[in-house]
Amino acid sequence: MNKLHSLYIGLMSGTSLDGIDAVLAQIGPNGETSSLDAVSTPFSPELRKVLFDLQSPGPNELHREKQAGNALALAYAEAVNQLLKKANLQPSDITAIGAHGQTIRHQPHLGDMAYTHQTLNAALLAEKTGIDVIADFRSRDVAAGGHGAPLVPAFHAQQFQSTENLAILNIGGIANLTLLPKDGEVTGFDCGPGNILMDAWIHEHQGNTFDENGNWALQGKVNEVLLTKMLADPFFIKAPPKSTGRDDFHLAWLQEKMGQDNHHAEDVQATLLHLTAHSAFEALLRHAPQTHTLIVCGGGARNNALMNLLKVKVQHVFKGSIEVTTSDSAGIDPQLVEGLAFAWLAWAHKEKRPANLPAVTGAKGPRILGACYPA
Ligand SMILES: Nc1ncnc2c1ncn2[C@@H]1O[C@H](COP(=O)(O)OP(=O)(O)OP(=O)(O)O)[C@@H](O)[C@H]1O
Ligand SMILES: CC(=O)N[C@H]1[C@@H]2OC[C@@H](O2)[C@@H](O)[C@@H]1O[C@H](C)C(=O)O
Repeated sequence: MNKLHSLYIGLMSGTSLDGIDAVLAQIGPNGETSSLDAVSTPFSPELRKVLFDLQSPGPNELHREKQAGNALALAYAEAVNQLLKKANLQPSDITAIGAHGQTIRHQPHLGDMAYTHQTLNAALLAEKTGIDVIADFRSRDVAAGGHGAPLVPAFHAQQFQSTENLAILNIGGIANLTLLPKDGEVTGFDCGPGNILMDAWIHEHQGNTFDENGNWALQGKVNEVLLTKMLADPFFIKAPPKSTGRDDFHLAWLQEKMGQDNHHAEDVQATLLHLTAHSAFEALLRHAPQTHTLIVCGGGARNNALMNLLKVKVQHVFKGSIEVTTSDSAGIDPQLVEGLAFAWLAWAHKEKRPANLPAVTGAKGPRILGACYPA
């Protein structure tokens, strides 16, 4: 390894609640980042349930939240140890871990009382790994009046430099779009539900955690009335800065839109697939019609039905002027982009570089993100 480069580990567990992506990154003096290795470990059904139950208010939350933070730290430590073993490295080889934690509330609209909470016992993670841990990346941006999300646009700007207009669409639990014009300011915002509602609906009806390749959705027929009702949610036309999460999009939201009408379950799944594709496509159409290439990342990039639908919509309106691809084309596994981003955010913290983009989050200014728990 070049002496000027350092090794960082990024740990991401996102709104899908599917598990942990741990990415080993090599980062250069100007933040040039490349992924060297990775492990992805699913949550145990028990931990997934504990984290899922915390997504909505309930009894004895403080104790349950602290216990979940400990359990998550232990699961993160296990992922780090697996990654170190796989890459044949020692804890002393790693400069720091950037750990996202698990978002269990996101309330950026409360003025001086705004908050966003990513549960994680970062002290326990530092203790168990013997590596400096940087965590709680979003709070400082929120304290500065921002949404604290999305944070990845700054990393996308670093990583996907180009001489043409790019847009990066992350389809995780929530979908977010980063716009990288070839000359102009980087912008970005959450554009709506990604996989979160499709995952919830198939889990409710078939017990699966996700709809592989959208196969179940493809058995149904889109219900245009329901789709129109869902797309009428004010979030979709709200001007950025904007962010969202499980606080806004959940099964009760879907049930409210469905009302008392009878629906075939697979038709609802088909409609949810179209909701994700349509809301992301509309965001692109409204905010970045000059895009040359749309790069899709996040687990949704692995859903063939979703990718095909997006391509059809883009082709229909833009007639070949926008190419749709996945981050594989830039050499990054779509599911690892966010993990890599949190390694980069840890680097930015260590280097005392601000990493939020006020034009994205709405914060009063650039801020150094995260808090350090030394080994
Ligand atoms: N082969 C596949 N077919 C369909 N969907 C898939 C496939 N692979 C992954 N997914 C979807 O991707 C999701 C995981 O995506 P990802 O890990 O990017 O989300 P996340 O990081 O948890 O969310 P966020 O970006 O909102 O924080 C799964 O829950 C599933 O819905
Ligand atoms: C509050 C929160 O956890 N937001 C997540 C979520 O997942 C996707 C989207 O909503 C994005 O805003 C953000 O995550 C990524 C990593 C971000 O901050 O860019």
